[in-house]
Amino acid sequence: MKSLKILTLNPGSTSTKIAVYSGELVLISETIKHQSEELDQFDTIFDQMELRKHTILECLSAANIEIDSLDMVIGRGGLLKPISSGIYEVNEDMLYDLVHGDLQHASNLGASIAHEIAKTSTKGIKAYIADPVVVDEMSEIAKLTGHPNFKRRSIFHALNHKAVARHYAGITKKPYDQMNLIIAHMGGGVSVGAHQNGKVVDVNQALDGEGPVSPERSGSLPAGDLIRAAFSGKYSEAEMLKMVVGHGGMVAYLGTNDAYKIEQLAEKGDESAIQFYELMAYQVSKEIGSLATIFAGSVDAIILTGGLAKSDYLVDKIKARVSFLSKVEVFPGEDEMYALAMNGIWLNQGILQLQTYKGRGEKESVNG
Ligand SMILES: Nc1ncnc2c1ncn2[C@@H]1O[C@H](COP(=O)(O)OP(=O)(O)OP(=O)(O)O)[C@@H](O)[C@H]1O
Ligand SMILES: CCCC(=O)O
Repeated sequence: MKSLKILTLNPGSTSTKIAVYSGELVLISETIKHQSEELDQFDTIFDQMELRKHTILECLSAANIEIDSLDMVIGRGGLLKPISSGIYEVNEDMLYDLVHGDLQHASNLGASIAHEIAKTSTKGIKAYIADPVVVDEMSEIAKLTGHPNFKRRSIFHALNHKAVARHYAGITKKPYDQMNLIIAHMGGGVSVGAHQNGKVVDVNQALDGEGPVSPERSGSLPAGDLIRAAFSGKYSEAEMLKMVVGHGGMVAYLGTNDAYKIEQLAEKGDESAIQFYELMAYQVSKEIGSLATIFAGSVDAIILTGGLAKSDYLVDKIKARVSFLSKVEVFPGEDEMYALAMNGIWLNQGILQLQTYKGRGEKESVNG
């Protein structure tokens, strides 16, 4: 049988990743970095669309890959309404909600660019998204907060969480839906999720909400102090939001989102760098420990993944704190492009059922 040829694309805050697969085999894989000056000229995420699409088309053309040779296009999904894990065909509701939603993130461009590219194929190929950041499998109790006006939202690195969980299930030959896993994705943002029998029943809102500190995000902040700062007259709304995501965490403490650079300083004895790594390890460990209560301590494995899981320095500090709970497995980096391609392959093989996104309309505001 002929292998499926799949274009996968992943617009991130500082880069656009593109890969073309023939079945599971990668034909091309590129990460195009966007300098902040390049992106700063645009007011909204959607204003970046032409630039990003052009970048992708140039990559395809440089590799002599015709759009007509593709069988499907799969983009990383964005901030849609909460949906189940799986693969979705891009539709009008989805395109509408991505433009009109209350939160913006570069991944909102994934569906639109995939759709635009698929449209130009004379073969009538389709565009899809898979496991977007809004995959919501949270238990009802996990969504409640201490005030009825505020509900917690499931926004996390669902694509990598699910891919790593299935990969681990494959290695251990134990079905994903029969395990209790705690997975910590540690990248530009950090999400720590409790996977109970194949569902992420609790996870910190990793975009601008809560959880451990990360290279560019503050994670949870003291609510009262945050409100007082917001009303102090010192900051605009945009500045306050930047404090939480973009200019929080390591950027706020040390002026960079490059954890690798900070780790090298820490290893040379730099006190501020050491303190920041201690803080990250402490907060990620504490999050893992708190999720262990969901399973009453019965955890099959704790899995560390994302770019920061390449750091033995950080991984060892976390292991030292959480190993008493369960074994700790490390899957450094992320392979979101491969995960996207696999979703397409599983769809084609009938292992996954195609889901339909139903949305449209203004999102309810997060809170209040
Ligand atoms: N070997 C390493 N040691 C320490 N830190 C590393 C190493 N390699 C990458 N990192 C750090 O990992 C972070 C980026 O991780 P990753 O690539 O998973 O994030 P991202 O894709 O930009 O964001 P996100 O995962 O939130 O979508 C950066 O801070 C980078 O410096
Ligand atoms: C959790 C939102 C997605 C991301 O940080 O990449």
